[in-house]
Amino acid sequence: MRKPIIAGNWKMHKTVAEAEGFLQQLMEEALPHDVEAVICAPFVTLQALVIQSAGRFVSIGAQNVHWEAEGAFTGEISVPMLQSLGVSYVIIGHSERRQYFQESDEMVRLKTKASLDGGLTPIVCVGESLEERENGETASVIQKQVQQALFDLSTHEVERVVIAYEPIWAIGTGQASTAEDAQEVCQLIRQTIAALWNLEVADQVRVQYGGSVKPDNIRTYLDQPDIDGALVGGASLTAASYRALLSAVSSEVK
Ligand SMILES: O=C[C@H](O)COP(=O)(O)O
Repeated sequence: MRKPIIAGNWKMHKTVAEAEGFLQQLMEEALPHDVEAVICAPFVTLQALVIQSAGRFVSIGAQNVHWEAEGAFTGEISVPMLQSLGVSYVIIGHSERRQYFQESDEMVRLKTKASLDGGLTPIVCVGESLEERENGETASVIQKQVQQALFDLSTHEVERVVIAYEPIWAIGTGQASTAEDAQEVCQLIRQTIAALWNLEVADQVRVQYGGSVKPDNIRTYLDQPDIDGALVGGASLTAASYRALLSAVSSEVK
């Protein structure tokens, strides 16, 4: 049984004070136990968030990491650095990083492996552009991205990976994928993993949908058999909206 995972990606939003205010408000009421809540925040806010969330049902993640443990890489942050803060998740290969910072499939692979080696859970992002979708290339693009990111992992490592399917055209546009289309691609992701490893492994991997997910549409995605959660940008920025996402997914009596 795969536990639903709702990860907020704050992108380049929130000062330390704003991040602390969010968490304080979020934790004013108990959080559901049957949904994994993750906040992926800017580096400078991580320490404060980890301390503030200790012992509560919310985990903290970063939005990027370098694959080397240390070295002359000005401006970069390593897995041991994140680990030392108590961070448990890291987003890897978000389309904004692929597009604006030239992250390649090979860099995504290196970052994924380093994160797993260091005990972090990677949320590996894949997704096609509008042009690729219109050219009928969605399946081949997604299969290639998944294969390139994961091919050298052991079965135990693959089981720990979270994959986020984020069609680029749906990110921040309000043009969310239909739940059926998202399911089709998330099923393909699981089949790709099954072909590389086996069905049992593929059955363990959690696959999220991301792209204009809101409290009023999240349930339609989570109702799909191969969608285990969501990676949410805009609608994760206020405590009220993020809580509404968790509540919409939780089966606990409200
Ligand atoms: O990582 C999150 C995604 O890029 C989705 O962003 P969005 O929910 O604002 O469309």
